[in-house]
Amino acid sequence: MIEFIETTKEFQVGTTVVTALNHINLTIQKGDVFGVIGFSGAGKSTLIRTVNLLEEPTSGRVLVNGKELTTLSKKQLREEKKNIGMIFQHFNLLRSKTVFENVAMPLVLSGIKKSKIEDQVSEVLAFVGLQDKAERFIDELSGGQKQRVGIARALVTKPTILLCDEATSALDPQTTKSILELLKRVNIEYGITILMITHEMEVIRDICNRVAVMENGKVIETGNVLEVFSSPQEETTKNFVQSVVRDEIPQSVYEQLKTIDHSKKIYNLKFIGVDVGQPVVSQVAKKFDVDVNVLFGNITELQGIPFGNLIVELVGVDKEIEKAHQFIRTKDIQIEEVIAHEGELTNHYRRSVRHAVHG
Ligand SMILES: Nc1ncnc2c1ncn2[C@@H]1O[C@H](COP(=O)(O)OP(=O)(O)OP(=O)(O)O)[C@@H](O)[C@H]1O
Repeated sequence: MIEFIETTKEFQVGTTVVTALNHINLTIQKGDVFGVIGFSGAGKSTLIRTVNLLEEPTSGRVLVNGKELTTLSKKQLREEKKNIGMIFQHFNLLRSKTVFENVAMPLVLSGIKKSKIEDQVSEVLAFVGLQDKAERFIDELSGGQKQRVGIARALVTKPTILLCDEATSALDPQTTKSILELLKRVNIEYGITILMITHEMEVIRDICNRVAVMENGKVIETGNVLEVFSSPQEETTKNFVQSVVRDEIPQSVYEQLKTIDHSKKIYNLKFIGVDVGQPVVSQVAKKFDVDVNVLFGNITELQGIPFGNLIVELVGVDKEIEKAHQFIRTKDIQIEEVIAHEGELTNHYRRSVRHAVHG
């Protein structure tokens, strides 16, 4: 549906050349909500702007529904652009016009009949929940309402693709949630493919099914959101994932390890796409002669699938702990023993280890 093939974009700044996009290869499939994340200056805006030719690639190609827009005539290009809606961080609305007039603008510019314009505008305003605000001016609206107007304007030409350029970055967390929910409906109810750029991993977690991470004009990692969140490969990706899924083991858990007690073991149970509702913990306690203490838990949801970890202490004899361990594995839950490494040990613990080892 959208294909970047060796897409490169250079900007001449004085005597230097800035490479904003460096041989990007990426495919966004029909129906995706595809998120591109990266720090400021990574090249995200330039990338999204090449899709509707707000920026023309210096070399390489961008195919939209199989067509390379740079090869089309002006008339063909105008038609193709109706297929691509776009929303912006700062909304880009006309303040001197009403909500209705803003949303109607793309249709007026295409010379559509007035009665048809009224029908189409009413339909999209109802979809974004602003039918009662049609005659209001933009300045009378909240940030979230302005972005709803932006979404309605983008939808009014019935596009197949929606580009979102940091669409929630200017909004508070609650409003961000409601706009993301609306975008999800755009994807599901209208079947529109969404390409969004963001620097917030929460946005990726909440609505994307696929993600690409950009750095210095390159895509450094890409994949299904669940895969990338559960096993990020690159340092930058790990940092983004950590910003929303804090799965590092808290210091308090390492403190527990100070007591050298061989009847206790601490495990990190990782739930990736398994039903965390299943009573694994209570089953372990019932089936085996072990006590289970939950020390820490952090379960979130990715595309409706539970994801996260639970740190538990198993207390019992080795044989029973081993049986419990095996049982948990059969539940498709990743389980690993928590063992403190040098850096995580306090001086006190290091001393007690030395005593234990050296008698
Ligand atoms: N019109 C331009 N002229 C010159 N350099 C540009 C232009 N647009 C972008 N750049 C440069 O290209 C690089 C990528 O910028 P881009 O805006 O695409 O990154 P970004 O990831 O979207 O960052 P931000 O979130 O800060 O916008 C940066 O070094 C930027 O300075």
